[in-house]
Amino acid sequence: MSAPPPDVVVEPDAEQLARAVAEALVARLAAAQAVHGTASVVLTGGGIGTAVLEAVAGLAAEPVRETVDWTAVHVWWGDERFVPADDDERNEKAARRALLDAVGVPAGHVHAMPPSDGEFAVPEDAAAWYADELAAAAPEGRSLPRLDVLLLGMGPEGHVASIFPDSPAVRDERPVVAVRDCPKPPPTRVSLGFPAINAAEEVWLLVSGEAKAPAVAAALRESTDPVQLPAAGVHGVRATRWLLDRPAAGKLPAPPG
Ligand SMILES: O=C(O)[C@H](O)[C@@H](O)[C@H](O)[C@H](O)COP(=O)(O)O
Repeated sequence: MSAPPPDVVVEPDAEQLARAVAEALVARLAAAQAVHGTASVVLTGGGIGTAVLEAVAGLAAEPVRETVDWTAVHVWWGDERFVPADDDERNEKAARRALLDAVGVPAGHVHAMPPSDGEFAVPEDAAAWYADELAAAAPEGRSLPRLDVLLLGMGPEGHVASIFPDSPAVRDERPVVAVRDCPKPPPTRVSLGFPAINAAEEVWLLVSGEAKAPAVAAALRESTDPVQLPAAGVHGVRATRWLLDRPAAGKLPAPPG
């Protein structure tokens, strides 16, 4: 089945983007729970990714808006920095602070990627372990669980998760990869690879700011090579959504008519 064409949503600014994505995320997780009893979300780090989690926490604090049963949500990560557990660079730490601790996702549902001061001395072993964790949550005969929404930020050169342009990860066919010598610090990371990202039901790319506008426009052109611009290579099975603020959308072609 080929992925449906991406849809593009443009909000006026980063704050309204975070709020709109938060509302859409809560609605999507609630809908998944209505069908399956549980929901799963794959988180991203980065400024807009964390702002979305803070906005979700704000919604969850409003009783009438509480539509998600957070005790029945599984949380995964698209990438993580291979640094000590308590390092402020950890995406996990930011997500716990922004949302997870406040809404009470059960500890066993928070599937963090391993830190560098835990069980694994090297990111290759951490990546292999995370692939096993995903497989353990998968239905029989599959290697990945149902991932309802997978959130991604994007760098100005088009990296997504920790898949950087023209790096080994961009050509790696494993679901989870170790990343070394990353061009953006910290240099050592663990990341989902394209096969896992592209198996998610919905992939949402959250992009804010003028600096990202050329990469957004390039990623949405069919001719763009994902090796050079990894964001061009991601899609959800059921939907791919580009959720932008107006500056990030600034270089998209004007809609016809
Ligand atoms: O791992 C990293 O180095 C960053 O977290 C990165 O992947 C981030 O998600 C994007 O660069 C978008 O970040 P912003 O939303 O902050 O621009």
